[in-house]
Amino acid sequence: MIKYIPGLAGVPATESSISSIDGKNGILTYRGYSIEDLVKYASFEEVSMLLRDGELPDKNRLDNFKDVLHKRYEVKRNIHSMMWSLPATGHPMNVLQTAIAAMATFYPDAGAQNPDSICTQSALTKIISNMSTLVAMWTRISAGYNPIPPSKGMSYAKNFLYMSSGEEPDNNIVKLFDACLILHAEHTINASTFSAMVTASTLANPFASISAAVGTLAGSLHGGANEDVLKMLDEIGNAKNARTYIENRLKNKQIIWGMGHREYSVKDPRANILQNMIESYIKKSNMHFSKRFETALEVERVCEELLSNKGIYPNVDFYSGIVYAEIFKIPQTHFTPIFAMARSSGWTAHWHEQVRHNRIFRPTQIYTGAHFRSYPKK
Ligand SMILES: CC(=O)SCCNC(=O)CCNC(=O)[C@H](O)C(C)(C)COP(=O)(O)OP(=O)(O)OC[C@H]1O[C@@H](n2cnc3c(N)ncnc32)[C@H](O)[C@@H]1OP(=O)(O)O
Ligand SMILES: O=C([O-])CC(=O)C(=O)O
Repeated sequence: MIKYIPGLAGVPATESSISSIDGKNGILTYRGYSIEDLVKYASFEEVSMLLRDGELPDKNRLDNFKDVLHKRYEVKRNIHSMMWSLPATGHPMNVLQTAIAAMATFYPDAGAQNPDSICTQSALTKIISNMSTLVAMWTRISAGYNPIPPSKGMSYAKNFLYMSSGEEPDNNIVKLFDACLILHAEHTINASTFSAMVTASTLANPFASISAAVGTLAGSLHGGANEDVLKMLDEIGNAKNARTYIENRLKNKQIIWGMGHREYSVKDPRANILQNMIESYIKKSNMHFSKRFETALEVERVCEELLSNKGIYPNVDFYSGIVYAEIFKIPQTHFTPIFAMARSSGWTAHWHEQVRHNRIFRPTQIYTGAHFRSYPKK
């Protein structure tokens, strides 16, 4: 008898050597390297190569990859014009998904049948590069300004901040933003990666797969939760209101944004790193904890009391929005697109792994409808 498992919880749907999670002990590794070490010692570019190739690059290969990423920042003119034709109020995730899907029209030869061809490999790098340009461009275009072209010699993290604001960011800020990108780059077979893999398994092109992943990441139960967390914290207003707010939500069977994870029964290691990041930034800048951050700390305390029996703790989305808003001054609608930018390195690595060992995803179902009904005769 086939057993239906809602949400495929605990059902292995692939074999992968890209990343691994120990959810009981809060450990995340990319290709065997701990996330803590990667954040401390590596750059986002290095991590992207690690995810793609399985090994850390030497200096020459890394420099070459940075150069290639830089050459691929340019967004096609037609896609640029298309972005001006979209409503300025459009959510950046919808714009990003549309633009990535549209890129396929320029690369008809990039495909799953030739995963190692120069054309396909260059399309995969183009996706990682263009993610950053597209998100930064929409910040400008949606406000009625012309995009700022990329600047040669800047890292991926620095260039994104530069293209978004027009100002060259301080190196300490760049290091923190780079760490955020590393933390979001990969997370085994999560919903958006699975979505990319299902699309890839039909031998669809990489742009179709990654645009499907962007659409999937946007949902509130997945990457979109980082935006909902900020809305929730602002709705709570201050730490004193947190307990009543959380208790009311739980009484009404509503979820708490940024809490809980299918894979972790302890606090997500990335939430610890992000929380430490904002605490040490505030300390170094001689500032006080903001009302929002105090509220978040109190929400975490109350949730620990009320939800830890279910293994519900902060996930990566809980503190990331506060970090983006308070350290980098990034608007809320851009939180999930930044997640997508970072995750494009994981998605493209999985796309490649999938098509090289491909079998189409085609699960089965348990039919619960009616059988053999007679069509009513008139
Ligand atoms: C990058 C990311 O995608 S990280 C996740 C981002 N998403 C969020 O932050 C949204 C809030 N969290 C959630 O909705 C869930 O925890 C998910 C979607 C992340 C995981 O869902 P699942 O693994 O299917 O857990 P499920 O929904 O079965 O929850 C198990 C139990 O914990 C409860 N629970 C899970 N998350 C929460 C939460 N955030 N708030 C309150 N209760 C929760 C459920 O109500 C359920 O309780 P029950 O057993 O009494 O019915
Ligand atoms: O793994 C998941 O289910 C969600 C995810 O992408 C992450 O936490 O980064």
